Amino acid sequence: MRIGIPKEIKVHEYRVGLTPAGVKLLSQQGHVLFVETNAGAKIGFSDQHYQQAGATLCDSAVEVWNQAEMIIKVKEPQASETPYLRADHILFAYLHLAANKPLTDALLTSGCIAIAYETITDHHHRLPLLAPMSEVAGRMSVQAGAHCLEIAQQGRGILLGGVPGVAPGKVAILGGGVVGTNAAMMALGLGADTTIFDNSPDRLRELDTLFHGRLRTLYSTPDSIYEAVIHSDLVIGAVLIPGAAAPKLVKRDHLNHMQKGSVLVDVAIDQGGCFESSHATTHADPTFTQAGVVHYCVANMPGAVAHTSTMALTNATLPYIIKLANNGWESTVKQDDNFAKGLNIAQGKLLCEGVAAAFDLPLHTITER
Ligand SMILES: NC(=O)C1=CN([C@@H]2O[C@H](COP(=O)(O)OP(=O)(O)OC[C@H]3O[C@@H](n4cnc5c(N)ncnc54)[C@H](O)[C@@H]3O)[C@@H](O)[C@H]2O)C=CC1
Ligand SMILES: CC(=O)C(=O)O
Ligand SMILES: [Mg+2]
Repeated sequence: MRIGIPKEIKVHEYRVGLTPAGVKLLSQQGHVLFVETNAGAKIGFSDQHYQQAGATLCDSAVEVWNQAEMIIKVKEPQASETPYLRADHILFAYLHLAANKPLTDALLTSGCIAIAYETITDHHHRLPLLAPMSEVAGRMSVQAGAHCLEIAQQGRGILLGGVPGVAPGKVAILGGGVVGTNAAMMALGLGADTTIFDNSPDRLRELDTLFHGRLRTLYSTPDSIYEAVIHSDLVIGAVLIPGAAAPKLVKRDHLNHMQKGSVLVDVAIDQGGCFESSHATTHADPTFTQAGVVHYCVANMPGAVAHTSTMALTNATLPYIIKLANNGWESTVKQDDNFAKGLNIAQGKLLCEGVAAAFDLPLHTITER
């Protein structure tokens, strides 16, 4: 198959869809790879590395999109990229469509096959292609939150770990999945007073065992979350209903009852965010303050540590890319129900329940396509 890897163009996004090692494995299996020049320049993957791995370099994005049957990307196509999409393209990337109606419309109109990393499942109902970036973002969320708590960043001047004789900061983590668990590891590692919320009692049991009782676990209800939010220094939003818009767990009015200079880090922003007051920000301008509360809502957090993130992403995606390239999309999704969950849009039909619900659009099944 002819596979294209354009350079990412989202603000401060330095990840690449495949490492040179991934390109090498695919080209050894007879696939033809087109990589845009400078795609990995910022993270030490030079054009020469990609060439040595067997790729053909393209000077422009349009050339990559024109040459390829399958496009491997990290982030969802930006507005300037969607005109390149053709009906015979397979697009394999993070898409987060439930938070993005214009992109949903563009993908439907293009007639392409759009497969989202973040809705592919495994046999344990987990999300194996979201997990590596959730590990990164979960770990970063505490780092970002700790920085925002500094007074120069409009924070309330709290050191999360405290010092002997002074209490540590209070951290509340909403959602105990991959992001939440990794955030808890970092917050506890710093010595913060840490509480995690989930609406799955089984997940709370697992977390209690995993952290040997060092992590406070609480069942998520509107009241328990309100109580925690108004007393916390740092609140991390990490809930997910796969494919769907994030539930708004913290209402705009809650901000008026929070301590001035406390911080909200909304990792779930790529699915629309779980704080009513959130809107997506960029690494160039990551925060804004509302009612005295600092909001950090960067939708591509792992892009800031793009070297680590690109390696972790390729580790997870490569077996899936190889399957698609060797077998084509139709036979892949027919043979593998978990892979089929990734198919959000095919030939003008919407196939993801959460996206259909978010925009009140008709939902189709693969068989009726
Ligand atoms: N901003 C960024 O750069 C990045 C954002 N993300 C996003 O972070 C979010 C979380 O991802 P993961 O941790 O991988 O998902 P996950 O599926 O592993 O965990 C989500 C957790 O939320 C819980 N949950 C659902 N509804 C809840 C509620 N009402 N109250 C409390 N808990 C609830 C679930 O039971 C589950 O344990 C996703 O939206 C993901 O796309 C992930 C990576 C990077
Ligand atoms: C998961 C995601 O959206 C990201 O890594 O940017
Ligand atoms: Mg994102």
